[in-house]
Amino acid sequence: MGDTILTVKDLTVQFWVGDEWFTAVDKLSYTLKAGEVLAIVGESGSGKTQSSMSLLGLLPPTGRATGSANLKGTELVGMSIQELREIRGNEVSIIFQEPMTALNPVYTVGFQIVETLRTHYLMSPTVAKERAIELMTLVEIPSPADSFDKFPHQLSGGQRQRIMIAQALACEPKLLIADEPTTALDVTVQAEILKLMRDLRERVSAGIILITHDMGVVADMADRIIVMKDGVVVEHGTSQEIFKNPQHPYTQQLLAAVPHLAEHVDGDELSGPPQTIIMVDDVPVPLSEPRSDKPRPS
Ligand SMILES: Nc1ncnc2c1ncn2[C@@H]1O[C@H](COP(=O)(O)OP(=O)(O)OP(=O)(O)O)[C@@H](O)[C@H]1O
Repeated sequence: MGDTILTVKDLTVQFWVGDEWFTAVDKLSYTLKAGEVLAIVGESGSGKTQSSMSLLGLLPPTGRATGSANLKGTELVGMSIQELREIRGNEVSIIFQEPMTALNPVYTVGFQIVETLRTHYLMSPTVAKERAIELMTLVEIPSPADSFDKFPHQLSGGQRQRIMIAQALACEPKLLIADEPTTALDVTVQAEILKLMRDLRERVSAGIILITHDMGVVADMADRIIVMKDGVVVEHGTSQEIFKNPQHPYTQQLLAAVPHLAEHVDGDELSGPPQTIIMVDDVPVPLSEPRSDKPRPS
């Protein structure tokens, strides 16, 4: 694992509601290294998303962030909108849950990757196209040269998510924020996207913040875990520590919600992060299974 790229200290996010400030995230602190995956987990409303959106100035006008978030020497909290715009896409990329809303339906997926590249780099159209096809190959889009000219609706949900990941990687970000990257996908495709993200983390040196409510996803990806409840961190540790010996009752509850993980939590030792975490019809699907972006026949 590489150098520390992000140091967050006492990050607090508040919203003006009625006639007072409501604290959505209360004094969050963590560090992230290059190549590391930090999962921020918790149920809906716990503050996962806003804690990351605040890093990028993506809070609504009624929101404010205080504290510090230092990205490789640059303080993000308090930066102007213009400066933050530069950071987004250059230094930091985000993968959202629903690729159909993030991709523009009227342009081909290849064109959209090319545009991202050309916004950030001085590249001729030919070089940008070559690079876009390379990125599509990296995220394992079938026949990338042909898929380049397809529109988002002509691809499967899993393939669209792969395109979003390619676009997010286009500018070689230092920090990648993945907000529920697999939640909208069919369960089999989820496993494939997670496998892709695991492979990529070996190949790109970005630090990854993975936002999810799903401990199964966390088990499969994370090096370290922050568990949030009502805006506060209730537990923070390595994946091993938290899966083997969760301290907080809320963490135990989250783990117990994933049936096959519950066995490990209640009983015997867990040797290393579990590799098989996706369930189809209550049967664990090994993530090493051959990939297919098509839903399984039921
Ligand atoms: N614009 C807003 N105005 C007021 N409160 C907000 C606003 N946006 C979010 N909140 C509140 O901030 C808290 C944290 O929200 P956040 O979206 O970070 O939760 P989350 O853990 O990511 O949940 P989810 O998984 O549902 O997105 C919640 O209580 C939410 O209601």
